Amino acid sequence: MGGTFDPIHHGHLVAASEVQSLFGLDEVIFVPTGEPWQKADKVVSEAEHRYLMTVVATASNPHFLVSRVDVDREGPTYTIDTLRDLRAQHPEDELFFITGADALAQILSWKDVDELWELAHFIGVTRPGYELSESGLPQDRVTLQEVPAMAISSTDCRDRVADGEPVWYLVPDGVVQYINKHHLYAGRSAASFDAPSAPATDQDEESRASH
Ligand SMILES: Nc1ncnc2c1ncn2[C@@H]1O[C@H](COP(=O)(O)OP(=O)(O)OP(=O)(O)O)[C@@H](O)[C@H]1O
Ligand SMILES: O=C(O)c1ccc[n+]([C@@H]2O[C@H](COP(=O)([O-])O)[C@@H](O)[C@H]2O)c1
Repeated sequence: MGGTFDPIHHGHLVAASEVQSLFGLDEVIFVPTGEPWQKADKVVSEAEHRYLMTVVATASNPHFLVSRVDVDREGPTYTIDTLRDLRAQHPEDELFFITGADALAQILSWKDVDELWELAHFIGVTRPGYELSESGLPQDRVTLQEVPAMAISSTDCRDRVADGEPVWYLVPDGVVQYINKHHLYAGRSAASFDAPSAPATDQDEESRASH
């Protein structure tokens, strides 16, 4: 399951758990993005923070792992590279790529989309507020799956922290504590997400928090 995970929340975790169980997957590998190019107009937290929050959130589940392939690769993150790297690491395994309804709706805009279908089977999961559709997608390479509805988004979690509202029970406890410890999202307003020039750093966060 690829994602920006800024922060990882229970919508991600419930979807992954449900697909793991229903499809009998040995492992779900969470792959935080390095540079999510389709979010270039947003402030995105440092990859290392997003990676560590994902580790904290998944540590207790024996089926969940986290991969650094996208965090460690320089440049924009493309799923074609993610899947090639995972294929090289797991040559004997069948790969599935879990994606929410909103991301699935954008998939035709992804790099080298025609080659993606050969590298993994895509599982599109339901997400409140988005229509889940396989229209225009190869039906033998995509499966749609209903999962428990969790009306949670990372955007809403960031905005809540910025507004001083709680994110308890929207994200795992350890992620709440990680956000507090590193002062992530503090001092941001929804408007401040527009047109940044570079990914945010700890220093940026502290500087924003002090204003
Ligand atoms: N509540 C949810 N239910 C099901 N799938 C979800 C949910 N939230 C995110 N996903 C899926 O998880 C993957 C990673 O999502 P991402 O990390 O971008 O989270 P997000 O909540 O959509 O973030 P943002 O609000 O910053 O865009 C995507 O495929 C997305 O569709
Ligand atoms: O390959 C692409 O061009 C591409 C474009 C946008 C998103 N993705 C992938 O889709 C997943 C969810 O991305 P996001 O931006 O919704 O967090 C994540 O694994 C991204 O790398 C991939």
